[in-house]
Amino acid sequence: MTALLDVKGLSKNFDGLQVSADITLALHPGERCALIGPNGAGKTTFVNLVTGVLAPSSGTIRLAGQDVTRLSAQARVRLGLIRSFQVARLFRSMTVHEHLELAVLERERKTFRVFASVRRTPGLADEVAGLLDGMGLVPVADTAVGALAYGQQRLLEIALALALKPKLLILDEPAAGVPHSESHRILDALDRLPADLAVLMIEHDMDLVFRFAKRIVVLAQGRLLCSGTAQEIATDPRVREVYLGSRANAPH
Ligand SMILES: Nc1ncnc2c1ncn2[C@@H]1O[C@H](COP(=O)(O)OP(=O)(O)OP(=O)(O)O)[C@@H](O)[C@H]1O
Repeated sequence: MTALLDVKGLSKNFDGLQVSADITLALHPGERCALIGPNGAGKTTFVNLVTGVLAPSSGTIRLAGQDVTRLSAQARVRLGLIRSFQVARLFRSMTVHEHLELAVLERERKTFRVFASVRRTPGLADEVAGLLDGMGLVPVADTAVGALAYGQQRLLEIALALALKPKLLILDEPAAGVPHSESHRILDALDRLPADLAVLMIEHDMDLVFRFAKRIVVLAQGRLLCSGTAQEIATDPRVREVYLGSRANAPH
């Protein structure tokens, strides 16, 4: 099977400092993968390279067989490479439902129409309803974003990303700011993501990572240290070693 994302030999130097070093990684449709590593390991830099925010010093990035290494971030979005926070420009006074309507209309390039037009377009109205349902946002559909709990905002961000019909969804700390006791709601919503969608998650909440990801990729000092199942990663002494001293909550 052709990999959906095929990264080969990706490196990035900042003024002689190598922050991504020769990273090779492939993701297939439907994969549930997490990228972890201690602070400063190069996770954000890697995602910035993949999404086109940064240009690599060397290496190639292919999406569904197409070389996107030199494409702009916007062109990559159009090809289905969506990062959750890229689309999350939330307006405090707009409701959850209005946000999703706008996102779907934007995708359809129908922003010149008024919001009500979604309701006159059955396919789009159904799509908004499906996004609300999938992310567990039906009870707060008519709530202004400014009044949402943090976890609900995170779920709206994911729903907005899904409105762009991604092939690969990069989730940037989907549980950031969410109380640990509430992170199961994020996991429940992630469990309902479309089966053929590939997901790459960067997250510091190891419970969420271990429960969500079928494969975990560990970065350390810009390099790919290892990858494996939750069980393999949790018991790998190299992983324990890179986390020791740098973080209190090493994978366990
Ligand atoms: N624009 C830049 N110029 C110079 N150095 C940079 C730049 N961006 C990142 N770095 C360095 O690259 C290294 C990797 O940073 P990066 O933010 O990718 O790590 P991270 O794994 O995402 O960390 P965290 O978990 O703390 O967010 C760090 O040492 C950082 O200081």
